[in-house]
Amino acid sequence: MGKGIFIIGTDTDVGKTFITAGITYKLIQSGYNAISFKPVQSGGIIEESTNSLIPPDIKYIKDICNIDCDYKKMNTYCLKEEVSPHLAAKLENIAITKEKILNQYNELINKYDFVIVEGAGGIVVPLIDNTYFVYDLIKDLNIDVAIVSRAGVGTINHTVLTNEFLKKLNINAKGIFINKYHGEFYEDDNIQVIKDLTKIEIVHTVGEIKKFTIENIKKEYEKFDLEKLLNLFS
Ligand SMILES: Nc1ncnc2c1ncn2[C@@H]1O[C@H](COP(=O)(O)OP(=O)(O)OP(=O)(O)O)[C@@H](O)[C@H]1O
Ligand SMILES: C[C@H](N)[C@H](N)CCCCCC(=O)O
Ligand SMILES: [Mg+2]
Repeated sequence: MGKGIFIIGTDTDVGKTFITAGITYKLIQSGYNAISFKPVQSGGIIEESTNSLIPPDIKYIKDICNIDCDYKKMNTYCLKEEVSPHLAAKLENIAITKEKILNQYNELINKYDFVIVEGAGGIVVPLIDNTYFVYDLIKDLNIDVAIVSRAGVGTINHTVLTNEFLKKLNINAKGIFINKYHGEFYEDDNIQVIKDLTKIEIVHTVGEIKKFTIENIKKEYEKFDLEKLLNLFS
């Protein structure tokens, strides 16, 4: 049985997919059998060659990591509207069930050394109306958690709130990834305050890539400290 890591963000758009891809990339490069999993994607895109709805987060990861696996194995629900998953599902008359997600995760965890799971938005995002949230899924998966936070102004509040919420549920995040760092003095202070307040290890700090090319992205991913990651998530 493999090891799962759930990547939660302090918000949508903070870089969960970017970091999930980086971890998966580095693991694969180092010889591990790793895969990523996006249980619920809202804002699916049409793949021209097949004219089918596909999850863009998984497309990015498959492309960067060169993963040859069916979208349907790496994603349970792919919804059209780019809104909260519970609403996107309702608009399409799709009934999300946790059993389907858990079964799919179990299949992956039995096959791979590592399954890097990407949430949707932040921790309190509803997947099923007002009854099932991203944090419920984390509980059901019984999985380690890493937080992705922005480096810039606003991140102290978002990161500490996310962690306090997790703590209330007895979920101890094991690491934080700081994303889109520009080397500004206030970002360094943000990182220090986050460390002091959460007492969680910063796994890695990633700069904002100006020229977002595959080559530059891979260069950034190669800098990920795999040893630190494996120590924290052992
Ligand atoms: N370090 C970075 N440098 C440059 N661009 C980045 C970086 N990290 C993320 N991005 C870009 O920022 C945007 C948001 O990142 P990403 O898609 O990973 O966010 P997300 O948290 O996964 O969002 P969602 O909640 O929609 O899943 C994307 O366009 C991505 O390419
Ligand atoms: C559509 C977006 N990119 C994400 N996939 C879903 C974000 C849901 C956010 C819900 C909320 O917190 O208001
Ligand atoms: Mg994403």
